[in-house]
Amino acid sequence: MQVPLLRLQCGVNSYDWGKVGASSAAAKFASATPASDFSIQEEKPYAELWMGTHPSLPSKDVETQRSLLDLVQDNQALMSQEISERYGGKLPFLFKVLSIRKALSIQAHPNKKLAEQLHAKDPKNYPDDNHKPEMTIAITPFDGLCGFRPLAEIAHFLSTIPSLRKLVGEEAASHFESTIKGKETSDKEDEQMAHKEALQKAFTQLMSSKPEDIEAQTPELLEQAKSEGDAFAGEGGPSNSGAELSELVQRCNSQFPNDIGLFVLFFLNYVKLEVGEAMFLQADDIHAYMSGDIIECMASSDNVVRAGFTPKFKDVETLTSMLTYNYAPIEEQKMEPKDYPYVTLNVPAYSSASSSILYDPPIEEFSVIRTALNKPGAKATFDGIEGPSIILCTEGKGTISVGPKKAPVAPGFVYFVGATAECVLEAADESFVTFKAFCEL
Ligand SMILES: NNC(=O)[C@@H](O)[C@H](O)[C@H](O)COP(=O)(O)O
Ligand SMILES: [Zn+2]
Repeated sequence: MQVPLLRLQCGVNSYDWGKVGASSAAAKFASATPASDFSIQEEKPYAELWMGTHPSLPSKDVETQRSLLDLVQDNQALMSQEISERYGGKLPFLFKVLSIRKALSIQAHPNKKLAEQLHAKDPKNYPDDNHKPEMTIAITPFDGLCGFRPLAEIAHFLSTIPSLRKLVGEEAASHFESTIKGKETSDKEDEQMAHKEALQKAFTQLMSSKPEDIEAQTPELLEQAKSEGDAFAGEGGPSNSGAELSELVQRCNSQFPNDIGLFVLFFLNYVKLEVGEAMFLQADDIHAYMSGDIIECMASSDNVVRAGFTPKFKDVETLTSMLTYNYAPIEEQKMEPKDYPYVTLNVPAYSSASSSILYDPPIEEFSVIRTALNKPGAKATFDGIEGPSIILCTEGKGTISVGPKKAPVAPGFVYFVGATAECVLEAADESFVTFKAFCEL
């Protein structure tokens, strides 16, 4: 059988929020692999590099120019029989690089049952029937919105931002306040249910605001943000400073003027990730990414339910009814990377710390290992696993070996490694960073 090591040619899309030209990591990485139909246009935004078998932007084997989907369906051993059968011959995960210049939509991804309903009803806007839990790892500093804030923070903003309260409406705002008062951190199930119901009522009111009402309230919000500075919104509340929120409101308004998203900022956690930090989003968790370059891995789906910060199709009714309305401090959303026992680092003595860390979300479709080799000659040996892997290099040069086959690796190079194959990465540079997405049952 052919050595299960394939160099992939991956597609990049041009959503409006992508970074422009060669400043986009997605474009830079895509251009690292020869492709007759791709060259970077300096004025064009490049948002996402897709690595996988999803039909919206399928990856190809450079050598044969056949799609990865064809290859893994022709030879089930490449993914392993069990995974191939369980996932209908498709790769269980979709691996991406996002390069974000301005806010992505306020969105959530449907759970499996809802995805099947949406796809059946509206295949144009919901292109497949799969759920899309996703994990994000920062490769530059990143910021975004993720999950509902702790309840006391939302109440704080409802009492310090009059324009927000007006759009939520007095009835829903005071119902929310009276429901949670004195029990904001209760862990009693019945109280938490009541909290989520009051949160859903207030959030749905906000999201159902008429465009003319949003337009009427935005100047007051901007005026308060600009004039109060540090003191904005009662000095920002426990998680963010007034200055930070003031900058955020003004930045978002410059990107999406008079958008309901400006008010959603006060319902959702504003989170910053440093390089190497990660967070995981279950299906039905609300989020909106705002800036930075990230690695993303997700179940293989392109289903996005949007409600703000976007020119694309919005489905407010579906979004406000599908959400989990989980609320928690952002620290609970961040992932704790772990050591990964199935990789051996052999590093020349006295070299600065090379590392290999595992990001392992609570779902079976994927995990990701970030490996940084910091000395020429340093090696990482990955034991063969009963499942497929895709390896992307984001920094430095080196080589990849599977059996007798040895191939070059540089930023943007993407390789598929088949099941059971042991794979060795060797650094040729001081800093050689790769990400390996894989599925093993
Ligand atoms: N959170 N990240 C994702 O879900 C990405 O994989 C999606 O492809 C983008 O969110 C799509 O965003 P727009 O619909 O263009 O606003
Ligand atoms: Zn998303």
